[in-house]
Amino acid sequence: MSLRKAPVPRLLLDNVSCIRNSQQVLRHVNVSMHDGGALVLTGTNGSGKTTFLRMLAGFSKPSAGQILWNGHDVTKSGVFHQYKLQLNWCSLKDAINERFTVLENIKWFELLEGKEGRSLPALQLMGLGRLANEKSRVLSMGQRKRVQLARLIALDRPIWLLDEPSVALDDEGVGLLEYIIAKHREKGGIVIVATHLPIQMEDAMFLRLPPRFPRRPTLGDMLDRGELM
Ligand SMILES: Nc1ncnc2c1ncn2[C@@H]1O[C@H](COP(=O)(O)OP(=O)(O)OP(=O)(O)O)[C@@H](O)[C@H]1O
Repeated sequence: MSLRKAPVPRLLLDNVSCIRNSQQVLRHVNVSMHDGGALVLTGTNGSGKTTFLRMLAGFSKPSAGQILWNGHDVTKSGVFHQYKLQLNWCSLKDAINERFTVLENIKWFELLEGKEGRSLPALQLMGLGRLANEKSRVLSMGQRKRVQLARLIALDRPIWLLDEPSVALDDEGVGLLEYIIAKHREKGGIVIVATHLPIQMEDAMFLRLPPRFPRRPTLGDMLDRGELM
């Protein structure tokens, strides 16, 4: 009989809580992710989805609990140095330099990574090949989002943290987003998405964050309960 140890999760949130502005935003979150895994964060406005992603990206630290990458606490400086190189972040702020061409906006990041040759194919995949040499200021909202997605593919880092990645995308764009997520996971990549909109991801885990403040009763609730009779 062989007794093989279960593999250490690539990413583990162990009883993690987070405080922002003296307010408890996340409470006792437990998540375990292996290569190829996907997690979808949902919840009402202000429930802490962006806070969750920002904490994973190292912008803030858990107030309790630990985030472990390959079993190591990512808040330790030696570990964080390696961990942050695994991350690719797509937020509502698009980090597009208006003065650069569309292609340069991806190439710049690719060159910083010491990589080359992936930017144009990534743009073409996202349907923006013909705009490659245009100044980025001509881009529409959805096109800007597509540039961000092309950047994800060109940089090709293992852990994707995506905050509302489908906002401003048309149906074809959402299809492309779903496609690149599926391909990334096939290669063993991990994807964590905060979203209010449905995004198809096979076998994804779902984490619905509870509302931070209980909803105030509406007029409809009060009528239903006969409180206004
Ligand atoms: N920079 C900040 N400083 C202090 N508190 C913040 C900051 N950003 C957000 N918060 C607070 O943290 C809580 C969670 O915000 P967060 O942005 O994580 O929610 P969310 O679930 O992503 O919301 P939405 O669906 O509206 O994008 C909110 O109550 C918010 O006021």
